[in-house]
Amino acid sequence: MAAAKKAFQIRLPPLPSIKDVIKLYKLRALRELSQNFLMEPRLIDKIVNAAGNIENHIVCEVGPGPGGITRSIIQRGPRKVILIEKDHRFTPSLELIADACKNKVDVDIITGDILKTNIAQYIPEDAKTGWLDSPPPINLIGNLPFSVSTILIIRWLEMISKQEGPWAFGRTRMTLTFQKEVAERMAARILHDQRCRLSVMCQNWCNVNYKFDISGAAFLPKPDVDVGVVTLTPLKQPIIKLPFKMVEKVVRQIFSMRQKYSIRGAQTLFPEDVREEMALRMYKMAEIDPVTRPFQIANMEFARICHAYNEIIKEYPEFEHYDYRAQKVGKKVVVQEV
Ligand SMILES: C[S@@+](CC[C@H](N)C(=O)[O-])C[C@H]1O[C@@H](n2cnc3c(N)ncnc32)[C@H](O)[C@@H]1O
Repeated sequence: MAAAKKAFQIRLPPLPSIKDVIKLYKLRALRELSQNFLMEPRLIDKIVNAAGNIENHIVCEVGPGPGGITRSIIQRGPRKVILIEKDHRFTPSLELIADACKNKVDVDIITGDILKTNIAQYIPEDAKTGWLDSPPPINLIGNLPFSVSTILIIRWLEMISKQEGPWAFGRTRMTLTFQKEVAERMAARILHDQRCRLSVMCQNWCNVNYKFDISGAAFLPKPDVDVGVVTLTPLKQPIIKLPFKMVEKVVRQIFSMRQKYSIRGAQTLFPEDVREEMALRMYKMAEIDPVTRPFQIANMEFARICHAYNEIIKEYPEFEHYDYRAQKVGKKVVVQEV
């Protein structure tokens, strides 16, 4: 009720049509910034609804562009909106929105790169909750630029693992769009044909919920792929309770030979002369069958493998910094990265 009242009082400037956007800013949607605009109000609302109740929440939107999603967020009566947009040509239209909500919703417009922005500095301290409490009234929302979405989620997972940035305030939730294939990988469970490093990493630190798809045809300009909307809620406890970099290394190497027996990838964690012996020892300690393929390994089993690896490097600290990829620089070895 309060949200409806608050929204009713805010008269937002209408969302310009894409023709207007192009005319107004004399821009063509920039490919390098992955600018694919969503102008259909029903779909915009569907993304924002996927975030749940955001009334009185602090909402950080990544890449607002001309502000379609921003308008929908504001209509739900948030306490504060933080907008991070790299393309300065959108600043005037975002300022119009901020002006329209003056004294009702606090709007911060940051013209900058999400990969270089410290979001936490814009979040009020009083929004903080404990890690084991319900998630704080903070949401990260974004129709993410494809060019940064995977790197951003990996970076955010590392921050979640350390409870840093927006996760220093508690288990901050995310509602984000990805290329459909990436969204499927993030949510892929054991035995799924899209199961990969990203699935294990995302599901180790978050509850991943694949909400729905949006056809590429709904965007302007139309991307070559469809889009998947995903919500992520950090878990109270990760499944693999080890440092992010170690988990990432073990999981990456095991998936580096996706179609082979997983022990083949696991061997690349160790120098050539001890490779077979150490990998076998690690699998024995973890009680994993060496002929299991990577996509057949559950996160609990990855936990046992990572802990066994941790035990081995306690005994042989020199293996910790062994980097198979660095050894192969200059040689023609194709390591499949997923
Ligand atoms: C897919 S568009 C979404 C635009 C708008 N939110 C919508 O849904 O129509 C991605 C937006 O992110 C912006 N962007 C691209 N790279 C960025 C970065 N590194 N940091 C912040 N914004 C970025 C683009 O300029 C663009 O406005």
